[in-house]
Amino acid sequence: MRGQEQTEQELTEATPHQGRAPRTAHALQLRDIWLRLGREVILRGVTLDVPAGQGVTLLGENGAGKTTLLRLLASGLRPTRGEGRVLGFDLRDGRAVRDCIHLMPVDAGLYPDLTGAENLDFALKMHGQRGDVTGALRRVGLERAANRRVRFLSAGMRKRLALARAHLLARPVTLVDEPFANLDDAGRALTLDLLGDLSTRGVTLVVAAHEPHLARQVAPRALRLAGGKLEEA
Ligand SMILES: Nc1ncnc2c1ncn2[C@@H]1O[C@H](COP(=O)(O)OP(=O)(O)OP(=O)(O)O)[C@@H](O)[C@H]1O
Repeated sequence: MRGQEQTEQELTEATPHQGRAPRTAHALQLRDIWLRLGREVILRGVTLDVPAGQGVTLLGENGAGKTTLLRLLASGLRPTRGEGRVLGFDLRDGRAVRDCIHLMPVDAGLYPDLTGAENLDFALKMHGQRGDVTGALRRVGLERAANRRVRFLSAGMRKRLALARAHLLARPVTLVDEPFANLDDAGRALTLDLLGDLSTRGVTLVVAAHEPHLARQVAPRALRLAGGKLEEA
């Protein structure tokens, strides 16, 4: 059991920053995070340290709170209690956190009225990045979707497009929610390939999945959410 004193000291060390990431060996740090949504308490004292570059598979039954935890890490939800840091940035500093993180949501989170290529272009622009959009579409077998609006793509094709986007952005912390859902065998192999590539490049991956045998190939450390608590699996 880690002492509260040590915990606070670690967080304090990473406190000051003037626009730059504080120096920290941890990509993710959560301390006694509680989160209530409506009447339900979803997270009950979650504490977590993820070293930079480590891959984490997040397991848990339907409704356990995996998506909620990912949203919190991406600063899309504020903890009711407790504190956390992403690459040293306080979770409350939403802008700084969103700048170094990418969340691939379970529904892919694409713009339905933009084409496949436009979605990727837009994501790159939002992060001030450049990238090979044509090559990314080719890599996921979606060359023909380049000029098709996303609303006309199948669920699996959207998932492939969202993976292409995550791979193209390669943010230092990449959170992926159910990356294997809606995919055929080739799509699952492709997902492993792309996520594995990100991991090799030093990206810290958190993969929420119901397929531990797949997810752990690219994110070996497994954690399980149950009853609002997070434990090593
Ligand atoms: N906006 C919200 N308001 C209130 N409760 C919510 C909200 N979003 C999610 N919840 C609740 O939070 C709990 C956790 O949901 P979450 O989607 O995080 O689970 P999950 O582990 O990702 O589940 P699954 O494996 O089914 O995707 C559920 O009980 C859900 O009903």
